[in-house]
Amino acid sequence: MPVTLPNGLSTRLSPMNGSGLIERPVTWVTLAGFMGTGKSRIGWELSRALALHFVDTDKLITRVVGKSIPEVFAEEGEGYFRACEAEVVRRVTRLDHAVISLGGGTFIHEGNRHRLLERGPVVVLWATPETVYQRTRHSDRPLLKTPDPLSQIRTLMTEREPHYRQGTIHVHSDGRPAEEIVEEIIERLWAWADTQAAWVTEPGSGVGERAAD
Ligand SMILES: Nc1ncnc2c1ncn2[C@@H]1O[C@H](COP(=O)(O)OP(=O)(O)OP(=O)(O)O)[C@@H](O)[C@H]1O
Ligand SMILES: O=C(O)C1=C[C@@H](O)[C@@H](O)[C@H](O)C1
Ligand SMILES: [Mg+2]
Repeated sequence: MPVTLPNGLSTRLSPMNGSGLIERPVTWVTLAGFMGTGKSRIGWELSRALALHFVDTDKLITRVVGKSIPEVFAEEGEGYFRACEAEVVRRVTRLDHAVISLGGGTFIHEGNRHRLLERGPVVVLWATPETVYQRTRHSDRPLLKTPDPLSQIRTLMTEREPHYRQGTIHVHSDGRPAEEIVEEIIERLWAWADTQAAWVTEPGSGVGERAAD
């Protein structure tokens, strides 16, 4: 009997194949990139499309510390926040069956970058400074609380770009609906998994999974 999918859920995005088995390119993936490129939003949608758990490291930190990010920055200092991020990275790299959305600065720190890249694919989302500004201007991100947030975005982005470039897969998010971005990420992850399959064949490697779970 034909199945009617919920609005907007294309069959290409569903990890369930015709026999009810789940097919996904990876069982662990992380999203990195500058503030406002869409890591939280796209990560959540990607996790649904792949039927994986979702962890947003910023949200995890605020829940564990019991304070919002602006409160953590103001009351504990940025150094404390970065130490929390490093600890969260150590933990999420031990997880499986998860999509991880990082904070904008998490991938900038060498130790975090090294751990994450060793664990699996890192998808970097990109957007222009103007798009980032539009998407963040009504929010309270502490690093953008300056008289001229657009200049601050340009400066920080230029500083951080060489680090983001070290990601595995790069996807542009300007002017594109979330569903299209998720679809591109999944296609690129399949291509990446195919290249890995020649090297990594052990179960539990986190690469490719065509069996039911
Ligand atoms: N492709 C998109 N098109 C339009 N709006 C988007 C898109 N992606 C994200 N947004 C919106 O932009 C805002 C910022 O997105 P989001 O919070 O996902 O960014 P982020 O990369 O997680 O930022 P941060 O590094 O600060 O956590 C949100 O309101 C989100 O809904
Ligand atoms: O780019 C950054 O350094 C940050 C991005 C946000 O996700 C938060 O992690 C915090 O506001 C710092
Ligand atoms: Mg986020």
